[in-house]
Amino acid sequence: MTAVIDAVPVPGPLLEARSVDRAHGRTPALRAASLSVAAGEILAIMGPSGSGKSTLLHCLAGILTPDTGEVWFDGRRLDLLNDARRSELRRTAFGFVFQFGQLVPELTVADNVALPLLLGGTRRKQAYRRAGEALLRLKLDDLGERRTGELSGGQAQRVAIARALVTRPKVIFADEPTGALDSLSGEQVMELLVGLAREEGVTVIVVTHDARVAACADREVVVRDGKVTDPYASEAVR
Ligand SMILES: Nc1ncnc2c1ncn2[C@@H]1O[C@H](COP(=O)(O)OP(=O)(O)OP(=O)(O)O)[C@@H](O)[C@H]1O
Repeated sequence: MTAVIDAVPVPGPLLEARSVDRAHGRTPALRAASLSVAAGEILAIMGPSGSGKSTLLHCLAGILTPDTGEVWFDGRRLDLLNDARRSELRRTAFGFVFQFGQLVPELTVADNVALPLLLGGTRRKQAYRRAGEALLRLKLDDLGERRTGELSGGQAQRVAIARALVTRPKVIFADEPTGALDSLSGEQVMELLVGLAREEGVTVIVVTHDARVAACADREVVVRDGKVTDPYASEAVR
C-alpha cells in the first residue's frame, strides 16, 4: 500500500519587494531593492539620511508604485492593483504611524481613532466601541474627549498607534514613529507598539535612525544607496 504523505504548506513571505527601482523625478531613490518580510515579524529599516528608507516603506505599503520590479503582499502583486484597490488595501490591511502630523487636531482622540473604521463603512456605534477598546489597551481611555492638538508628543503617538491598530491590520508601517519624542517617551511608544503587535501577530515595519528602536525589532536591514542589505549577512539580501 502506498503511504499518502500530506504536503506541508511552506508559508511564503507576507510582504516582498523584488528588485524594485524607484526614482523621484530624476533622483533615483531605490535601485534593485529587495526585501522579504515574514508574517508576524518586527523589522527595522535603518540607513543614512536620503538612502531610500521612506521610499522603500512607501513602495511596500502601496503608497508609491515601483518604476520597475514587483511588490507582493499575501500572495498578490500589490504594484499591479489600481489606485482604488491599493487605497482599499491600505485602509483594510495596513496601519500607519508617522513621525507627526497624522492626527486631525480639531477632532477628539476618540474621533481620530474611530476615523479609519468610519471611513471603511463601520457603523458609528461599533466604530466608537472599538475605538474605546483600542484606547483602553493603550491606557488612553481617560483622554478620549480631548482634542488631539492638546496632547503631548508621546500621548499623540500612542493615539496614532491606537488608530493604526483599530482596524486590526496585518501590517503596521511606522516611519520614524519616535523621531519627534524624547528618548524616554520614544522607548515607551516603541515598547507599546511592539508589545501590542506581538500579542496580535501583527507584522511591523519600522523606519528609524534610532538604534534603541531597532533593538526592539526581530531583524534589522540597512538601506544604502537605494539597496537593502542585511548587516549580519556577508552579502546583500538578494
Ligand atoms: N518627493 C520627492 N521629490 C524629489 N526627491 C525626493 C522626494 N522624496 C525623496 N526624494 C529623494 O529620494 C532619495 C531617497 O529619499 P527617502 O526619503 O526615501 O530617504 P530616507 O532614507 O527615508 O531619508 P531620511 O532618513 O532623511 O528620511 C533622496 O535622495 C531624496 O532626496
